[in-house]
Amino acid sequence: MTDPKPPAALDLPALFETIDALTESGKLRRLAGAFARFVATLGHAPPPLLLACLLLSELEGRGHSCLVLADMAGDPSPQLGWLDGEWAALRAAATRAGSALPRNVNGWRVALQGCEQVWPVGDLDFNQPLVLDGERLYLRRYWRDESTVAASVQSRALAEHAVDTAAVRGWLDRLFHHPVREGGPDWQKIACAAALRGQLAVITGGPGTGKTYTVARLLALLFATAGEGVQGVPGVQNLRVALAAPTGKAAARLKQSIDAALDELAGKLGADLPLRELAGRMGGARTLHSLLGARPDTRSFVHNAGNPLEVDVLIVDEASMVHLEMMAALLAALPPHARLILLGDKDQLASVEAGAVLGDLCAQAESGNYDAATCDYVLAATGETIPAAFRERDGGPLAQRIVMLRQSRRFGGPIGRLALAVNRGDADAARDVLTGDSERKLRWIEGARPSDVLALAVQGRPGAGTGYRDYLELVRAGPGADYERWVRDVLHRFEQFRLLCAVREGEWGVGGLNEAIEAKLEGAKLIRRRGEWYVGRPVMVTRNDYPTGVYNGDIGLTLPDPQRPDSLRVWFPDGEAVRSVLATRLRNVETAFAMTVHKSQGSEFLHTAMVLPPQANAVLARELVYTGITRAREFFTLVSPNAAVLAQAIAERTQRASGLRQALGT
Ligand SMILES: Nc1ncnc2c1ncn2[C@@H]1O[C@H](COP(=O)(O)OP(=O)(O)OP(=O)(O)O)[C@@H](O)[C@H]1O
Repeated sequence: MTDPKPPAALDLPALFETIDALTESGKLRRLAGAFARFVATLGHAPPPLLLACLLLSELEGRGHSCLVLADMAGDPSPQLGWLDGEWAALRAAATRAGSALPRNVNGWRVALQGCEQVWPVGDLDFNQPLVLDGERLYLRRYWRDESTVAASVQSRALAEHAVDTAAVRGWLDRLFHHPVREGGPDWQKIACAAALRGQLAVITGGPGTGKTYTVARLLALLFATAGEGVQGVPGVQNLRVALAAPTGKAAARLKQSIDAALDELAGKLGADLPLRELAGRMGGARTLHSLLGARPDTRSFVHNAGNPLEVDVLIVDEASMVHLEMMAALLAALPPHARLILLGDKDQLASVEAGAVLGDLCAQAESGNYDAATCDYVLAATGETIPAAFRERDGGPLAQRIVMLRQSRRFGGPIGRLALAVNRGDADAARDVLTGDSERKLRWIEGARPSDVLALAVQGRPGAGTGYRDYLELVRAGPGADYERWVRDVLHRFEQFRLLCAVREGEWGVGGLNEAIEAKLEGAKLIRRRGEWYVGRPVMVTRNDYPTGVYNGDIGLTLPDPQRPDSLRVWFPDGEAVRSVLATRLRNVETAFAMTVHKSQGSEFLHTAMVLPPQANAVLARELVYTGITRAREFFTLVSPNAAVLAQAIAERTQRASGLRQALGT
């Protein structure tokens, strides 16, 4: 690409030389420099604008929705993981190019709002690619998405349904028959009542706190209180409920759990509510892409504001994985009368793509902030008293729609204690739990060598399963008479163990470890590689592929085609069933013995092993460690070549730049 022609007074090629050097050394992605060059072609482009564009694009690649001017006025190096004076080099290059960088936020705002490529919100809009909203600079697309989400969440949070509290209380007492174990109010009941009252409900909580348990009861409650319906308001017989999640796997899990819970409730409620029949009409759970009707090769969906979804109630699980653009598309496509119920763990890693919508919505969830009207309503509808610590006279409308579940039913043991210690940022407590676990649910391989990871991957660890050897031995044994059953068993065994990495690159990253594990398994005669595809190869899909019906994040196993033993098919779990695609038709896949913690969201494994890199880096933070630990159902192994990195990671928090918290007052 040739450099844009600089205005006479500016020496932009010199600035781009510095930018290119940083790109070459891996400190900036190529797109960031290319975007700055593109902006320079659109008009007079002083160095402050170009550096703002450079960082805006770089940060977008790291999940931020905008650039906060205060970061530019200070030093953005910590956010970027720059340790070697990169920012000082860019500042100096800007000065040499003809214009020193502003010294404070106001200076930055003045510098940017004078540029023809920037639209300062409120001025005449000429469709410029950059938007300056107060003290934040956006790519126009993200500003639009954030505005859509903020406006839609606000109006949904304000909407209020009339509720017959006596009837609701009667139903809730029947639906929740287990006493709360650790004292305190029954937040699950409160979540149901709060959701019934509003057009938006957010139910957040750690693993095993009963989000699915609660939402199944909420559905029963919605059916039970829907009545016959009046004009414009659907009755129980035609209430359209949709279930969705960001990935196919999470969608399948949601459907299974809700079906099981509704089935159990149907037995308890008997003829008082035809729950089986009502639930039977619900249909399957879908990925958000499929629900909205993704169109290949475009960002637009079949369903949008002009062609809304045909639903009255939409339940979205694993909402922490929903990125800003998807949330905006979803909210735009949701008819105004429909209820939206978001479920997710606010403390998990945010979406891979830009935005941290659930985290932003739930920024105050710990403290509740319920106003007097909510407390009165909750008391009438549930009999529960919200404790003083969670009351707030001026809690905003959104706070009234959010309930955090606080008691884990599944995670009381050492894994739960470890997750809690990490979440509170207490590295000493985390170390104590890891090293003092007499139940042997946890193990920490400190000062690990690569051979330790390989041994773990192949053999597992005593008392915690056998690593990848187990499923590969079943693969080697062959299908026997019932091919499909064998496939299901192989997939099931593969799900028992997983190696998660914090990083992609290097010896301790996904790439290096996948190669090393393949070589080790081949040495142990558990696989026989013949080029890229071989029997037993686990793969993860890295891009949605509509013709074959596989989606980003789907994981499958390569097995011989039962019809044509010479060719290979990749089998994917599909709820209780399985489905397959010819291996050679899958173009965007990577080997998945080791995968990133990011990609493991929405999954759980009997034994999860997490590998940390030898040095701290920008992605290594508390949310990542917490997400990795909470992928373990029974056993968790931490592998770290450098023991200090755990404490460093726990001390770091991922804070994604966005304007959503400010817009929503959270
Ligand atoms: N109030 C309750 N009484 C009895 N059992 C409960 C209650 N709440 C949850 N459980 C049980 O605890 C387990 C975990 O609940 P559930 O799967 O709903 O949690 P979750 O928050 O959705 O977990 P995850 O985030 O891992 O999906 C389930 O077996 C569920 O049946």
